[in-house]
Amino acid sequence: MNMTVIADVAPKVTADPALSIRDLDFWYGANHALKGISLDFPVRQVTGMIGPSGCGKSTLLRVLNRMYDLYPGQRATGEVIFDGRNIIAPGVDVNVLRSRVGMVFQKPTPFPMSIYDNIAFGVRLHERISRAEMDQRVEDVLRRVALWPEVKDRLGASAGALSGGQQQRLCIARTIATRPEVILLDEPTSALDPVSTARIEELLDELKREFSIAIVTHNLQQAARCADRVAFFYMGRLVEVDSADQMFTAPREKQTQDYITGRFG
Ligand SMILES: Nc1ncnc2c1ncn2[C@@H]1O[C@H](COP(=O)(O)OP(=O)(O)OP(=O)(O)O)[C@@H](O)[C@H]1O
Repeated sequence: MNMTVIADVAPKVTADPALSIRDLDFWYGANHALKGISLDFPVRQVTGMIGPSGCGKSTLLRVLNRMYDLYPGQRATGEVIFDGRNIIAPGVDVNVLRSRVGMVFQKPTPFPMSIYDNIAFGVRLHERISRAEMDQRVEDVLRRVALWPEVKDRLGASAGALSGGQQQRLCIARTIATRPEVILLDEPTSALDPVSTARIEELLDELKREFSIAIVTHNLQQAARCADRVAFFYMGRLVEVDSADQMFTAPREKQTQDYITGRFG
């Protein structure tokens, strides 16, 4: 486990899940986008987040690694406990946090640099390792995302020359290269073709042996295939969370049932 300290001032409490949200509220200025969310993300499980457009799924992911920090007028209250500390409290080193709670976006966003440097860049920010160790790290993560055979002879080439699916796998490789505990994925396959989507889904199954994963998806089949637990959101509130089996066969709430049967959203 990466032992870098993310905060010295927030009080230490005990937490078993990888991430634990308690009574979270979030505002974009006057827009109250998340209301009283409490949700645990169990260790080495995939938690799927579903719900109609605008219900707050992406906002919740942005809170979990403090992406909103850069924007004045956006604020969160409540607690997000990670490694025993409330990461939305003041005093958290967000750069360290983001290396431990990594984010993969909807659109593949490789840096405008080589395939090798896309991975080495984030590692260099947080660790001093030799060139040989870096070479090994790059190879390891590219193997993990099944990209190594396709790129091993052109590591110095621009990442922008890769296909969309390859770029997204590179972005996942870049995220796991800093050895995070948690990976957040915001609709990671919505810009990809079915074959690339299937490869990313297989990859998630593999990655959850080591990482705790939160994935936002509009694709209910994807949530059913990939997630161990599924959380359904509606208008800024968490309606219910349960095992994927339970959610897709016998949800407790009528709103969930209406959504998964396609009555709205
Ligand atoms: N930058 C912003 N400024 C103001 N309001 C915002 C901003 N981003 C999102 N919102 C609002 O916050 C609410 C939640 O949006 P969010 O993008 O989290 O929903 P979502 O469930 O991820 O939607 P989608 O499935 O369409 O991506 C919506 O009412 C949205 O209009």
